Amino acid sequence: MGRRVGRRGRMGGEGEEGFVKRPANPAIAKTSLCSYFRKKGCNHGENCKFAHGESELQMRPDGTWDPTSERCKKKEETEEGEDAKGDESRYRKCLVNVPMNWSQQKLKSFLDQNGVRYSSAQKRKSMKVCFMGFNSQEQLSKSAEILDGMPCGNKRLKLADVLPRAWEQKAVGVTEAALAGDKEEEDNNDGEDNPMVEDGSGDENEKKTLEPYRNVTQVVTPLADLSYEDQLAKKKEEIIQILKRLARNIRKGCPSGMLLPDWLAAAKDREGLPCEFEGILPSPVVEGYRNKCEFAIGLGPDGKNRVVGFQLGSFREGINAVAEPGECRNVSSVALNFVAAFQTFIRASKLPVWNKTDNTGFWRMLTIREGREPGSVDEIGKEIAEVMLVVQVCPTGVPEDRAKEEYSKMAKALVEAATTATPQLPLTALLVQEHVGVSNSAPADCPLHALPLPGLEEIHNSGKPLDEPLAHIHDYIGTSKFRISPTAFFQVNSAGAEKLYSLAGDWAALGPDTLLFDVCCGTGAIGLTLAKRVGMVVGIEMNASAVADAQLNADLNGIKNCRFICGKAEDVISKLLKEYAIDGPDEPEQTAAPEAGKGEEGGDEQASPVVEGSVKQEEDKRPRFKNIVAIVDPPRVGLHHVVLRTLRLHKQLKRLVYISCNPDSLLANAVELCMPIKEGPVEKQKGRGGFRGSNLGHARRRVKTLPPSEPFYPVKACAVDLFPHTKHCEMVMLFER
Ligand SMILES: C[S@@+](CC[C@H](N)C(=O)[O-])C[C@H]1O[C@@H](n2cnc3c(N)ncnc32)[C@H](O)[C@@H]1O
Repeated sequence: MGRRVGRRGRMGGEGEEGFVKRPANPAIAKTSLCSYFRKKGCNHGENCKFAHGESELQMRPDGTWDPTSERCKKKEETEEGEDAKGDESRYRKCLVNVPMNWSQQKLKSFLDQNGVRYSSAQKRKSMKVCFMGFNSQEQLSKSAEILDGMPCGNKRLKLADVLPRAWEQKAVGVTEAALAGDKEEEDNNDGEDNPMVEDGSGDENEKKTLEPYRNVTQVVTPLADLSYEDQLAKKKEEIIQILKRLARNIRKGCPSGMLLPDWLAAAKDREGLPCEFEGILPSPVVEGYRNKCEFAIGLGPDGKNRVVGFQLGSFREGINAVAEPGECRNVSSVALNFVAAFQTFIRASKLPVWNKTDNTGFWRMLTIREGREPGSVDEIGKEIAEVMLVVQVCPTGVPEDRAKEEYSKMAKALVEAATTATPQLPLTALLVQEHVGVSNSAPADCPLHALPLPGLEEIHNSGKPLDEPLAHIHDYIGTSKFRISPTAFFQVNSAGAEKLYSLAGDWAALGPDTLLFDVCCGTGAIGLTLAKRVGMVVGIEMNASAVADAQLNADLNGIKNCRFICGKAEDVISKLLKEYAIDGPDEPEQTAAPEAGKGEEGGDEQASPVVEGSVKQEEDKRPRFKNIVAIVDPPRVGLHHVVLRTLRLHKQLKRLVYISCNPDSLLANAVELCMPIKEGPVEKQKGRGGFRGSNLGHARRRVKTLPPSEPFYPVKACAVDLFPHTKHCEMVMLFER
């Protein structure tokens, strides 16, 4: 581990969701040519995710060009001329347009039935590209004759070249499947799932010199080389551009013949900004601030040694190697110590580590969550007082006894590491999460088992043994105490979160007659920190254990005026507004379409649309409010359109504070809240109708289906830097009407 482990504490925590463009996404970066544009023209115009012509085409994050582009062909010709590929790669091809739901087995039987001879054929479900190897030029030519242009499903197959990429092939465990870079791979892309990993664009020169990997700090903390002031200036400039995009997009969608709303007309006097921008608030803690880190378990860049750390890029980029996190400035020294101890244990374990290429292995991921001592944000030296370790494993094929034996060895090793360190490391809870899915991001209802921590439990229970091992930790926002369960969301920089929530509270202009809707409330952090300033808080959250935490957190802090509802916001918000508001909305109550979660069965706690009981019985006693304010803090995808519609159509809701970790969804949601609507017949919603445009495009289309309603307007915006050294930050925006 490269970094010296210093005094405990002084470390803090990035929202699951960071605030950054996603250039690693090839669609957004226009790294593929638009096939509609090429054939008969594309009506998505500038909203199209794909490049309209070679001039718009950008290089893929891995340094290659769209295989169908002129650039790629030219590159290939040059490489062929140099005969750099070697025989083997010359007989390798990729077969395009294979049905995505085909397994490798299905592909092989298809090839056999059609008399195709080959040496290897690799296919993964959810990819429309498979990789084939041939023994000779003759075998390849015959296969090409059969396969090229052959109808398959509603498409025609195409045998295309595979582009070897030396810098990747030097790397370990990279299969050609990873080279596909297809959109369909997105679900498996941990680089994007894990906000610790930044974009995969990398540095061009580096690839040219065939460097196999970027450095871990370039991946996880790409701004770390800049001074903190320069980091803030860079983020501020990016947010200005995002805000300008918001104004441009709403102007673009304004119905023709309608006067621009005042705020939009005034944007030109603010250099294109839709509202006042108050700049960026720095994080009170800059080093080791993360209170939650997810460490991959895999092989290091040498392909031999087991490493616990960060993946050096996304699987889609073909990068599978894991690097130690020692140089990453956002990770606390306590976490680094646990990572080192766990790595030593993993290296000695006989069970295999997870291999993303074939989705096999036992040890998958280590999540470290930390809770700090209470205190205000000015006290930056807060000690880490509690630590929860969650080890994700894939139990497939490992007998239960064998796994249990390994768990108790692991607990012993970690307890030893905690108690022998100087100073001792806090260790409060150790859990195992069993997850068999392909992506490391497990659903919230994945089985979790808390393990005993021999020798430490008495410490957590005033000298007495615990009845059950602990399965949570506590952290503080200011002086409010929060219990946090393993799958519950909590802002990863708790000192920064205090600033964020306080700003949101100030802008919400709260008072004793206010009903505050805390939409997507997690463990109740926003509502509970603001509860004293309002008449009542209603929190909505779909993760059942986070809701249980929120209820308990109200008790922990002696707060009585909060109610937390477990359900998807889109399923419950309309009913709740009706219950508490003096006037109802203009429209009949709306809930989300079934596919959006309502009525989903199978015990998935995330999908539960159930409103907390006793709604009916107490209906008459419920207080009713005239002054309703919503603070929304949605996940990366933003708010569901039913929530946006309900908020917009509810006349009593005059003020809305939006906390965002993703500029793209904030922009799209702001369009639905702020776009003016022309009086007249309402367009019928036609579903997606084959429309594959951007989120913004969808938002603009959806606005046209709203009944006439007063739009919100953006009043002011401010960023709060919760993630120093990364490109991410949180953004707060106030909307009023
Ligand atoms: C960015 S977190 C914010 C949590 C909380 N406001 C905080 O600051 O700690 C987003 C939360 O929304 C929840 N969530 C995601 N989709 C939801 C939905 N459709 N309805 C309700 N909650 C949802 C997630 O479980 C997560 O707890």
